[in-house]
Amino acid sequence: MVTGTNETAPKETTRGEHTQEESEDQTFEQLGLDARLVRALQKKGIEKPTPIQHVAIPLILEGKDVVARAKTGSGKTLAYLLPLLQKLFTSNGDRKKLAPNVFVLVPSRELCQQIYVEVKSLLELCRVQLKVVQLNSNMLATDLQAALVGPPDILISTPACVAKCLSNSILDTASINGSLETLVLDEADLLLSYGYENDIKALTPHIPRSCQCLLMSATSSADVDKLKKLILHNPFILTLPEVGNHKDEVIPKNVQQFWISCPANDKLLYILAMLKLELVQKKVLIFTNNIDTSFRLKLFLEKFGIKSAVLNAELPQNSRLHILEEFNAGLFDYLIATDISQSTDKVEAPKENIVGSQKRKYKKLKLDSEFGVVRGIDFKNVYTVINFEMPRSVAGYVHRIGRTGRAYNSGASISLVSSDEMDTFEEVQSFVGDNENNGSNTITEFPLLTKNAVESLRYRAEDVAKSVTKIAVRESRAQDLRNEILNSEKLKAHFETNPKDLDLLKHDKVLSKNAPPPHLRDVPDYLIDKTTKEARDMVKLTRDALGNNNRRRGSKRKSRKGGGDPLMAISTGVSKRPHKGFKKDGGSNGFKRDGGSNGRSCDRQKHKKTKAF
Ligand SMILES: Nc1ncnc2c1ncn2[C@@H]1O[C@H](COP(=O)(O)OP(=O)(O)OP(=O)(O)O)[C@@H](O)[C@H]1O
Repeated sequence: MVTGTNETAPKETTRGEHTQEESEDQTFEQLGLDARLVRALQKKGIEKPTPIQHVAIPLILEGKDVVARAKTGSGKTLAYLLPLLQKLFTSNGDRKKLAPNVFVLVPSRELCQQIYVEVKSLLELCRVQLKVVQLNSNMLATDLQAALVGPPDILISTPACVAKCLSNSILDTASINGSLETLVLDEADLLLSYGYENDIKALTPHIPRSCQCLLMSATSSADVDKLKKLILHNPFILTLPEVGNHKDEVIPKNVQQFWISCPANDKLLYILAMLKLELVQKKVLIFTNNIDTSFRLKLFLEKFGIKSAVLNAELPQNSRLHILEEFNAGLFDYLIATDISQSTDKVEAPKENIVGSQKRKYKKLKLDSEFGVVRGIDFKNVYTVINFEMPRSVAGYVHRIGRTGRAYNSGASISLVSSDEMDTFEEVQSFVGDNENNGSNTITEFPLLTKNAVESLRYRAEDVAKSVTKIAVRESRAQDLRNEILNSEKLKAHFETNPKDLDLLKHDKVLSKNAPPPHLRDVPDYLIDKTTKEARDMVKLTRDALGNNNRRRGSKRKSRKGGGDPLMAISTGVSKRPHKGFKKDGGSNGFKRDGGSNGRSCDRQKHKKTKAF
C-alpha cells in the first residue's frame, strides 16, 4: 500500500498484511534483480530477501528517492547496493563519466571499508568490472587525485573527505553536477551527530536534481529528518510493520536477552564462569565502558587460557580494520570492544579528523561517540553479546545487542548488572518490553549459571584478579598500542602488496608478561556441578551440530534460525530431564531459577512469566 503524494506529505509505503505475505514469498529474481546479482547472492548463501529488501529494492530500481528505516542487522546495505549496482550494470555505456556516478557516504572509515569489501565481492562474483574507490581524510591530496582518476563508478567515503576533495578542487563541482546519479547516506542517524553537517552542506548545492537519493538508518531522529529535508526530493518513506519508533520495532526479535545480577567486584568471576564453563555460544562480543576495563578483562581471561582481542577507538585505524577482519573471519572467538570514550581515554570521537567549524560539534561528538567503534559494523557470526558493563543509555543497549541476531540469524545477549547499574537496567528493561503480554522482547535472568558454578571458581578468580593490577593494565594497554602502531605504520605498505600476509598478524596475542599458569587453563571436573555439566554439554552439542565451532575464512554462513538456536536446544533438551537447580516454568519450555540457584533475585522478575527460549 502506497499513500501520500508530494514533498510536504512524503510517500509512506506501508505493507498491509496481504501485501506482506505476498512479498515475503518473493525471491530476489521476482523483485526484478539481475540474474548475475541473484547468482552472486546465492554464492554468498543469501537466498531470500529480508523485509526491508523486499520493499526497498523495487522502489530503488524504479529510481525513487527512498528513506529506509529498519532495525539493526536487517540487511539495509544490500537493500541499496543491489539495485544501485544493477542500475550501473545496465547503464554502463550511456553514463556521463566526469565524476563518480554514485556516492556512498557513511560516518566512519570502518563502514567505508565494510561497504567497499561488500561491493568488490559482489562485482567479483558477478564478473562485472566497475571502478570502486574508498577515500579517507588521511590520504594525501595526490593520492586522492590519483584515486579519482578515471573517474570511478562508485565512490565510498565519509562526508568529510568529499568536502576536502571539493575544497581542494580534487572533485570538480560541475562534473559532480553532470555525473552524479545516485547518492546514498548510510547510517544517516549518525552523519550529523558525528559532525558531518557542514561537509554534507558543502556537497548539497552540487547534487543534480535528477540524482536519486537514498537515506538508510536504524533509528529515526531529528537528525534524520533534517538530512531528509536537506537532500531528498519527495521521498518514499519505508514504514514496514516491523520498523519504526516503537520499542518492539527496534529490538531484533531473534535476540534472546538475559541478565545476571551480580556485585561489580564479582563481574570478572561471573564472566569467567560463563566462558570457562562454556555456557555461552561463540563467537562472543563483550562490551566494556572504558579501555582500562577491557585490558583488565583481557589480562584476567588470558590467565585462564582464554584468548581475546580488544577493540577501541584508541587503536590505529589499520589495526581496527584488521581486528574486525580477523574476528569476522573466525580467527578468534572473543572480542572485547569499548564503545564509550571517556575523558580519561585519549580518543574522544570516532570521526577521522575534526577541523575548522566542525570543532563546534566536538562536544556533541563526545556524547555520540558511544557508538563510534561498533555502530553499523557487521560483526559476522556473533552469537553472544555480553554487556560486562551496562551501556549508559537505552540507545547504546539497542545498538550493542544489534551486533548479534543479524539478518536471519539468532543470538543472545547477557548483561551483567551491578547494583549501581540498576537504574539504567530498569530503564532498558522498561524500554524493551516490561509487560507480561509481550513475550518476544523481555530480559530474563540467565538460567544456565548456578551459584555452585560461580562459587567453584571464586577462589581462583579472586586470586588471579588480584594479580591484574592497575599498573599491569596500564602497561599492557601501552604495549598493545605501541605494537599496533608499529604494525600499522611499518606493515601498511607491505600488506598493500601482500594482503595474504595479514593473516600472520594476530590480534589476540597474550599480553601478560608471564605465561598463563597451566593449572588455570582447565577447570577440574570435581569443581563443576552436575547442572553446569549438563548445560555445558548441551551448548557444546548444539555448537557441534551447527558446525559453528571453528568458523574460518571462507566458511559458509549457516542460518541459526529456530531449531538452530543453542539456547532453544538446551531448554528442550534439559526439559526432558529436570535437574536440581532448574525447574520448569509452568507450561512454557523455559526455565527459571529456583531457590537452589545462586540466590540472585529481582522481585519484579519473580512475578513475571519467564520467557521461553
Ligand atoms: N537477505 C539476506 N539473507 C541473509 N543474510 C542477509 C541478507 N541480507 C543481508 N544479510 C546479511 O545480514 C547481515 C547484516 O546486514 P547489514 O549490515 O546490511 O545490516 P544493517 O541493517 O545495515 O544493520 P546496522 O543498522 O546494524 O548497520 C550482513 O552480514 C549481511 O550479509
